[in-house]
Formats: sequence, C-alpha cells, structure tokens
Amino acid sequence: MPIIQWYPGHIAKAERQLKEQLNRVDVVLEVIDARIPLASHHPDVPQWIGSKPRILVINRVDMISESARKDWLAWFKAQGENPYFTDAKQGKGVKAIEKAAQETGISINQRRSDRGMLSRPVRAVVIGFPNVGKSALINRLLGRKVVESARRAGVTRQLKWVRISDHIQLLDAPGVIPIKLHNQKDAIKLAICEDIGEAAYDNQQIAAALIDLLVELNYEEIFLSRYQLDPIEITGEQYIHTLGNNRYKGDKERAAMQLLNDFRKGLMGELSLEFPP
Ligand SMILES: Nc1nc2c(ncn2[C@@H]2O[C@H](COP(=O)(O)OP(=O)(O)OP(=O)(O)O)[C@@H](O)[C@H]2O)c(=O)[nH]1
Repeated sequence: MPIIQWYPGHIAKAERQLKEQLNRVDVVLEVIDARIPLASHHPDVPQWIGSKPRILVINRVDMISESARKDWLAWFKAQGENPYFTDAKQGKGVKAIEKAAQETGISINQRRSDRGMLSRPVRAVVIGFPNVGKSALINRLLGRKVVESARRAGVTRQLKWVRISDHIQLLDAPGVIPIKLHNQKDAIKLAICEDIGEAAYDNQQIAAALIDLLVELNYEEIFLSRYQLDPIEITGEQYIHTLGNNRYKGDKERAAMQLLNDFRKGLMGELSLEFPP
C-alpha cells in the first residue's frame, strides 16, 4: 500500500479548477519549494500552460543554504529556465517577480497593439502544490493581506481579480496543483515539506522517511546534537520508536510530530532534500 493516499475525485476536481484558472490568464507564476525543486514541480505544468509565458518562482529560499541556491540557479539556467528565488514570508525577491510579470505584460500588449487591439493589464495566476507559499506570495505582491496564508495545506478557495498595479491583475485564488501518485518518492518529499494535505499520509511513516532521507543525504550530525540519538545504525522507524521511548513516554506520534515540525520550521538548519542531478 502506498504511504501517500490521494483520492481520484479530488484530483479530477482540482485539475478542472486549475485548468479553468489557466484559461483566464496571460502569464503563470509557478511556485516550487526550494528544498525540493524537482519533486515540487509538476511534470504536466508545461503542457497545461501551453505557449503562455511562465515565471518560475523558487520559494522558501531562506530554508536552503546559499551554496545550494547557487547550484540550483546554475542548473535551472542550464535547462533554459530563469528562476526567481523568494522568501515570500519575509517578502524577499518579490519585487523582481512583479517586474518580470510587468515585462511579460509589455510584450503581450505590444502584440495586441500590433493587431489593432487596445492594451490592458496583464492577467496572472499563481500556481503550485498546496502550501508552497502561493498565498504568502500573492499577499506580498499586493503589499497587503487579501488571501489567507496558513501553515495548513489546502486552505485557499474561490476566484477574484485583484489589481497589483496599473499593469498587472492577479487571480486572488492561487491554482492548486493536485498531487498524482505516479511517483511515491516525490510524494513523500512533498509530505515531509508539508506541500500536501495532512489527511493524505501517516505522520509516523513520513517522519521515518524524513530520517532515512536525511541520513542518506549525510545530515546525520543534526540528530546527535538535537536529539542525542544517533540514527546511523537504525532505520527511521526504529529512530522514532526509540525517540518516543526516550522523550515522550513511548508516544511515537509525538516523536514523529516533533521531528516533522522541527524540520518544517527550519529548526534543523538549512536542509535541501534535493540537489541538481
Ligand atoms: N520560511 C518560509 N516560510 C514560508 C515562505 N512562504 C510561505 N511560507 C509559509 O508557508 C506556509 C504556507 O504558505 P501559504 O502561502 O499559505 O501557502 P499556499 O501555497 O497558499 O497554500 P494553500 O492555500 O494551502 O495551497 C505559511 O505558514 C507561510 O508563512 C517562505 O518563503 N519561507
């Protein structure tokens, strides 16, 4: 049985909503997670948006190291992409995105006027997996809070245009990319980073997967200093079991939540879970 469960009905509905939003816009801002830029990019996005311009936003840049940021920048450039790194929580890097959207608007309006059409503000939508920071980005672009930004995945609903400037209009409801199950490994990374609804997985399994992954990536020193427990000779599952016994009177769920929260809040340090291939 897969660790991550997702319901076909939900996927179909979310996909329909997303396509409807995409139909209405000229430019797409795709937000991915800096800790997992590959797993948080949906492979079908290019096909969904067709020839529309796309601005790639790598959010949560505050959660990875500067050297990881540079490596990803070089890698994406080599793929012909021009990524923008943001910390949407603090508002870092957001001005550059506004400028990029505005520039796409200029070329769109140039084409309109070449065809004898009136110019109009460029229409944009922010899309991405649940909880990657879409609402935080929208609020930063607007310079005020219109969209609820919360730590829980899947908070955003309904559709409305909001004005960013004379040149840009934005759909205030972000497009949520549904998670399909064709890649369990990516789905696990999304769950670890909380870029997927909590109902879809089991905390203890995901926490165990986090430990196994961090050990695989040679981050094991963090564990000794933070939890006084070495993960090297044991599995992630055994680690949670032991941590639960040592600290929480045998409560494995609390141990799992502690580990996941520490990681998600960045308390374990700047930890990339993926590196350029
Ligand atoms: N550290 C850090 N946290 C961020 C950043 N951007 C967003 N967050 C936090 O991540 C959580 C999710 O952000 P949201 O903006 O609600 O994410 P969303 O993509 O709109 O989520 P849904 O509406 O559920 O799809 C919130 O707790 C934000 O404060 C960032 O760049 N860095």
